[in-house]
Amino acid sequence: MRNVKYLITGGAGFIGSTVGSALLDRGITPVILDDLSTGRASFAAGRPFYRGDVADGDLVDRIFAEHPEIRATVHCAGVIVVPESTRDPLRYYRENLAKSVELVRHLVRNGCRRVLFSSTAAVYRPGADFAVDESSPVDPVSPYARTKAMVEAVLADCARAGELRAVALRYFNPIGADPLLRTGLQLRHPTHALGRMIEAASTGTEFRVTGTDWPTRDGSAVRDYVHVWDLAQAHVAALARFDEVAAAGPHGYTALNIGTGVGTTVRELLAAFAAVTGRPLPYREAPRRSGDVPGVYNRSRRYQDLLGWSPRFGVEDGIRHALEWRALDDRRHLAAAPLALR
Ligand SMILES: NC(=O)c1ccc[n+]([C@@H]2O[C@H](COP(=O)([O-])OP(=O)(O)OC[C@H]3O[C@@H](n4cnc5c(N)ncnc54)[C@H](O)[C@@H]3O)[C@@H](O)[C@H]2O)c1
Ligand SMILES: O=c1ccn([C@@H]2O[C@H](COP(=O)(O)OP(=O)(O)O[C@H]3O[C@H](CO)[C@@H](O)[C@H](O)[C@H]3O)[C@@H](O)[C@H]2O)c(=O)[nH]1
Repeated sequence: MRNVKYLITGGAGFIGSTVGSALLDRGITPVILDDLSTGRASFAAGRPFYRGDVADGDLVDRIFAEHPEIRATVHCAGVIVVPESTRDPLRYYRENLAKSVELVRHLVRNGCRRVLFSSTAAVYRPGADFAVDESSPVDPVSPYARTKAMVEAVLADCARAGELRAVALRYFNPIGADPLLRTGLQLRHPTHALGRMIEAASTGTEFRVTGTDWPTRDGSAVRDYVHVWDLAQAHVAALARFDEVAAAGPHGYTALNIGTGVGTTVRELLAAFAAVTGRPLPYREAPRRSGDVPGVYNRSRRYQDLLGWSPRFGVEDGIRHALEWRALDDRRHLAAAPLALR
């Protein structure tokens, strides 16, 4: 049998690179397409790597000519910062929506008719208890989340037209790193809550709790923090039984929540961070960020039946692995810096 391969767009980024490692562990080859706008070239080392844009049809044609064994595409590439999307929505519609439409056209032209899409729990407008399942209303608050809901709609329409089969994984908030520390969060200045905590701890600055007047148990926002290694395993499971999973939804399109079912407030995340590091992190209260929702966490277990997958790691594991990765990355960064800057 020929070697099984999957194309991963955004495969040099945080989530795509972790999915790549999880596939490699099973002897499956990830083929990476990434423009390195936020990704890191070293995350694609040892993997077939094409540097370029997902909307570049010639490049996609070349990838399929050189890797005809590609069975499906995992589409992770995109821009991902919620508050940035409220300031510059056009960039988000272009990068996430317009380019996804182009990519899908190129995939179909090349006979790749299976797409696993990185969607987000931010597509939901949660109710008062913040718990959502796949039948909850899709009504995004931010332009970023709207681009994701729109790509889902594009994929659902293409599936209905018989062009392809698609599965959208609606991730909750990924944290952590590959436990073997092959990859982790590559951004030196991340914008998300745990990344900011780690940066604050390492630079001796205060963490800012952005939003302390939400209608939650302590006023800070609730999220469902899912370990990125668990998330990667969910992708492997979805790819292994792709046609079955896609067929579980209407006309060959299925959307699936990938979260732990545990809601954690920002203040609780701070407490867990202190428990892992052994010292409290100084913080101050700050206004809400634009585009934020008060809370969202998963209440669906559909993934169990469809993927045979469940999360294994908890929030503290995610914090620990993220800290281990960051310490390793800092050491490498320092070693690579010119002597004068060390
Ligand atoms: N990190 C999260 O909290 C989160 C949560 C839910 C969903 N998602 C989705 O998961 C996906 C991956 O997120 P991530 O956290 O790994 O982000 P990331 O920034 O680490 O990875 C995105 C990757 O896509 C690449 N890229 C961006 N635009 C591209 C283009 N036009 N052509 C080719 N490559 C391009 C970047 O260089 C980067 O390597 C995104 O689609 C994001 O919306 C992320
Ligand atoms: O320095 C910070 C950063 C964040 N927060 C708060 O923490 C909560 C979570 O924010 P963040 O970690 O940025 O996650 P989200 O805004 O939920 O967005 C992430 O999670 C979504 C899925 O829920 C993904 O789709 C997005 O790409 C990803 O950025 C929000 O209330 C933020 O205001 C702080 O209090 N201080």
